[in-house]
Amino acid sequence: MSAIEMVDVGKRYGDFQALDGLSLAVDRGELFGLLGPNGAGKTTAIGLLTGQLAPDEGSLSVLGTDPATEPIETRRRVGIVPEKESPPSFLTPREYFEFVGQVRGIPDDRLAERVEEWADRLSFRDKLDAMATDLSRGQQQKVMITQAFLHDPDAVFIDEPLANLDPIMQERVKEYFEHYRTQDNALLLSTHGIEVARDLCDRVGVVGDGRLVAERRPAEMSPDESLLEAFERDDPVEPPTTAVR
Ligand SMILES: Nc1ncnc2c1ncn2[C@@H]1O[C@H](COP(=O)(O)OP(=O)(O)OP(=O)(O)O)[C@@H](O)[C@H]1O
Repeated sequence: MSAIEMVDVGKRYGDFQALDGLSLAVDRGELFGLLGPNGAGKTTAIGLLTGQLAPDEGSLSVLGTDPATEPIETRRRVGIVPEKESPPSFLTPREYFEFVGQVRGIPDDRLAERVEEWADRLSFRDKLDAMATDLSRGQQQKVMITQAFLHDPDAVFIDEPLANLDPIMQERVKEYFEHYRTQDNALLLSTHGIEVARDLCDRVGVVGDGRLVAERRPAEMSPDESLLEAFERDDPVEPPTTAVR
């Protein structure tokens, strides 16, 4: 079974069908990118996979848990950086990480080690004791990325991971993602960055009208082939063969 799976998933908001038969599968050791136009359903897909939303149809599986019926268990096992989320304004990054450490049961010495490691990786050591509300948008994004990886999860979900980061920080995050992937973990990200998707992802799924309309392996694409063409395609792809019904 894949680390992350969605099979024929449907999700409605009132009368509006946001997802309509979305299927995808991400294996351990894979970095999967969701691309798609505004309103295609990428954030909804991540919300479902992380137990923040309940599906109307279809089945979901994340690290052997069902986010639809065991959302707390799923969230315990994964790291999440939701769209538009910031660290709590009334805490410092260090206090926020201590809170995450307690909720996730990270031993104190391990937490201290991880916080140091990430503060150095993303150059925010000097902001560890500043109020989160006083951090720039990019510094807040660094804190959010850090909290997602603190408990060594086997799968991480990130909406627009590189948004607000300067080019040097983008490179550091990309390097870490690559390392994380090679440790047999699964990473699913959603992005509008066609270049980000092409550079970073093993596989890219294009979502359109609530389903997967194209899938590409950037490594197998010819240099003149653009992901933008896949983005503009509108014939649905078959559900993944590894998916369990
Ligand atoms: N809470 C909600 N209530 C009603 N409709 C919603 C709600 N959340 C999302 N939608 C609708 O569902 C569709 C999918 O939204 P979603 O946020 O998943 O798209 P997205 O691909 O992440 O878009 P973007 O690239 O703009 O972030 C959109 O048409 C949106 O208007």
